[in-house]
Amino acid sequence: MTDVALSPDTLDVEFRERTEEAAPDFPGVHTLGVVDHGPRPAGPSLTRRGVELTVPMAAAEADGFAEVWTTTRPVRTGCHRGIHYAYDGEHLFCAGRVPAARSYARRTEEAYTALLELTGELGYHSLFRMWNFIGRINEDNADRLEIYRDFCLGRATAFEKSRYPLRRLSAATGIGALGEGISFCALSAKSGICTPLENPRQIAAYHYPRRYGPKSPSFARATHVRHTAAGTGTGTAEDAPSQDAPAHDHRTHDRLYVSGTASIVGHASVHAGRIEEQVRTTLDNIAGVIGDANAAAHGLAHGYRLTDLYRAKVYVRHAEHLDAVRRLCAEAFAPEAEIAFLNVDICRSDLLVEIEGIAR
Ligand SMILES: C=C(O[C@@H]1C=C(C(=O)O)C=C[C@H]1O)C(=O)O
Repeated sequence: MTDVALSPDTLDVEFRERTEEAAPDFPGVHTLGVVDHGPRPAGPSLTRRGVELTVPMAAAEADGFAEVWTTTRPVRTGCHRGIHYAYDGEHLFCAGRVPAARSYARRTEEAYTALLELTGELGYHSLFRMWNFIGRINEDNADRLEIYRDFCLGRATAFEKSRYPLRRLSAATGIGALGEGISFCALSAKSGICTPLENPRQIAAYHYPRRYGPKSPSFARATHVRHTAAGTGTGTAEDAPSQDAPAHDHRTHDRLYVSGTASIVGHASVHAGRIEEQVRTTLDNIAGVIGDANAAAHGLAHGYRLTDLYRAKVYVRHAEHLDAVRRLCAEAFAPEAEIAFLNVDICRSDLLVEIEGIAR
């Protein structure tokens, strides 16, 4: 721990109590963004904690937690067409919200187009992680299209029109939220080296067949990021505003951001109605995407094991399955891993559980 405190990673994330002040734990740590998992949606807004977004994911005030993204570099903030953002010269955290509507595709397209414009204009070209918190995810919109599919249509259209190559899509989560409307946030890097990974056990989500909706989901199974502290010389004075950042700081650290993963093999959901089997298949899928063989196939120096996941979020559709899921996760992950459990819906109505995480 001392080691970490003396040399904090450039970008880091931790789970905190919702009520806890996100004051820096030690000098030189700044907050880029806070994703507050609470009972009601709020924001995004700009505060002294960077961008704050409250996503409605917890049934009661006491059940929630805050995911806090910190950086060792000073932070600047701004807003572009409804997308609130904070950046540190190397990482960009941004968030937006599409309010309750009769259908979501057009507004989602507008919001993602604004997000992609922003990453381009600020020069944070490498999206490496996206989250989408979707109210009434398995219900139909006013045109009888499932809201998840409605959302996927708008998001895919934004990527297509922005000529974003499918093979550069990043890790993502598209998960149910309480209430209505869609909240989203994303992280993008300036000079960090980002490698999207696919899973040999699964068809790329962006190639799912048409039966799952008019446009396939736009995401990769994981993104490996070699984070750099000070960039590689592409940062300008304007967006490297740091008097207190070390002048020649070329530290790097690697992270593997794993997408929300469920009991899907090929493109099909498997083990409908069976929670334990779904958890095991989900864990096998994660092990497959992060493991040595798949890492090597993507040109990475080494892979990871389930015990290398140090933060994970586990989404469970039915509250009565929580105990079983907790038990299976405790068996699979390292004892010191921080794992948050949320009782929300999943993108396909036959999926009971979904797990995402970060490995180091
Ligand atoms: C579970 C899956 O997809 C979910 C939906 C995602 C999205 O639409 O962004 C990303 C990951 C998962 O949260 C899957 O297709 O395997």
